[in-house]
Amino acid sequence: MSVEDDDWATAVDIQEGLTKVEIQPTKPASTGKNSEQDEFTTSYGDEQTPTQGDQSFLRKVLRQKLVTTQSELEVQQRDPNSPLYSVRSFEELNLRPELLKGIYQMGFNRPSKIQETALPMLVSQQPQNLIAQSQSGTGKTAAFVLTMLSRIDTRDDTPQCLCLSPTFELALQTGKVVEAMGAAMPDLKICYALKGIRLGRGEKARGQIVIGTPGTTMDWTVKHKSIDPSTIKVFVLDEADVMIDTQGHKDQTIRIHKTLDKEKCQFLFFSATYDDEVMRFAEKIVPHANIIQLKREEETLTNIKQYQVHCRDMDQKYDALANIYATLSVGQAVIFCHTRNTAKWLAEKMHSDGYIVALLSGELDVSSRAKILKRFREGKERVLVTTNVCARGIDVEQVTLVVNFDLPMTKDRHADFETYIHRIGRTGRFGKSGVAINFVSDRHDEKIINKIGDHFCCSIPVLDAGDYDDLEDKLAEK
Ligand SMILES: Nc1ncnc2c1ncn2[C@@H]1O[C@H](COP(=O)(O)OP(=O)(O)OP(=O)(O)O)[C@@H](O)[C@H]1O
Repeated sequence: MSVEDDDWATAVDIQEGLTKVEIQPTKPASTGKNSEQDEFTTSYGDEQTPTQGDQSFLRKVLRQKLVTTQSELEVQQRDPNSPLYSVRSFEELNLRPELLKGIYQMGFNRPSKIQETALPMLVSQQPQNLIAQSQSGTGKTAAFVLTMLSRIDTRDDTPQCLCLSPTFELALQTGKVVEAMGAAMPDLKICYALKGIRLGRGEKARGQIVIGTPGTTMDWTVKHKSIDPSTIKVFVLDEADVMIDTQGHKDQTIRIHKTLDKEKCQFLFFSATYDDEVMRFAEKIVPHANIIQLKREEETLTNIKQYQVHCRDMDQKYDALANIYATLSVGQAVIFCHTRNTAKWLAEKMHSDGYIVALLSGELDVSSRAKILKRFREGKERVLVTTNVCARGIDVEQVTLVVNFDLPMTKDRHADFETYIHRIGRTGRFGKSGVAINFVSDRHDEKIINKIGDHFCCSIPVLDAGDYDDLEDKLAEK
């Protein structure tokens, strides 16, 4: 990885250190106020699932472990060690009544730790900049959406907030959160700056909140001048680390960042992961940033149980997957493959063996991808086979199981720690229990999984996919 900073506005001190958790008192940044059915899906019921042996016990164990009740959530929100812990209420934030209404309508009773820590400074009269890290599924999106909604003036539909997401799917998902939270704000208008959405020549973007991917947003802001950067009060970089670390995204984000008024605009960077270099770089480009950073050992969530399953080859991987699939009587699963080809092969093989699976990979056009994800969200398929395109941010509450069919690796075949955290974070959303299973098929995989365990200071015990008694014991461990 390399992060060059030449192009960026700089000038704040770089703070060294890997595991700081700090909020710095800072200078305010601003003084302002069917036919759709996927080719790999069939109607194929549970009863027909080709299982071997008696898996009812495993089903029971998974069901017991994976269902989290509202009262369990309440307990976690009162546990100071939980990322969901909170002593505050949303009322204390002095939000507009219609925004508070939206939050309660979404079923949010109290803020999570990241929300309770970040929101007072984010929505204060003197908005402050923030670089924030919090574990997957702990409410970061809700935090920055609430901030944007608290800052807009709905009497006017000129763009006032700009939110960048790394993928089309994530941008749409964030838009849905804006819609839900802003449901009681009648004149709220969202504008999507996404591939395929075109503005006429000279046409201005209309909507207080613009959500987009970096390429289209850059075109609209820099090339076509459809967005006036001087009216932007809040700039959000979701999944900030990947936006900074991926060359194409980075260049486009830089060009948008350059147009924004560093004195008037509030800058918010959010992610579940930041490697050291990316964090240092983020600190340089966000003026007077407050920083919330996790310790390494805090990055993995204890409510996601992680295991490794040893398989000799692809056939064994496939058999293990079939056994695991058979246990999935509740919830949904996401299976991650390294390449589009493997994902396609796996989905086709599962499909021809009669499983209900959906395939989502980057080779599909964005509208097909959105349709597939919508179907999965609606529970039409219980298994989604995918690549890293779905590793980040996607929030599907019922996902109880993540399988790393291939371990996450960088191009030079090193362990990809950040992708690991994001992939397994598709389960265990907001305090729910989840299971992540890693397939390990050779010595190199063994090294990778050991490095992942060491990096996050957690153990990833071996699970024999055929040994259900063993699984019972392991899942029962607290
Ligand atoms: N205060 C809250 N009370 C109850 N549920 C909440 C609260 N905040 C967020 N949620 C819910 O928790 C889930 C995860 O939240 P969100 O998507 O904001 O997490 P995230 O930290 O952005 O995740 P990721 O790192 O994967 O992007 C969502 O379904 C959201 O609706």
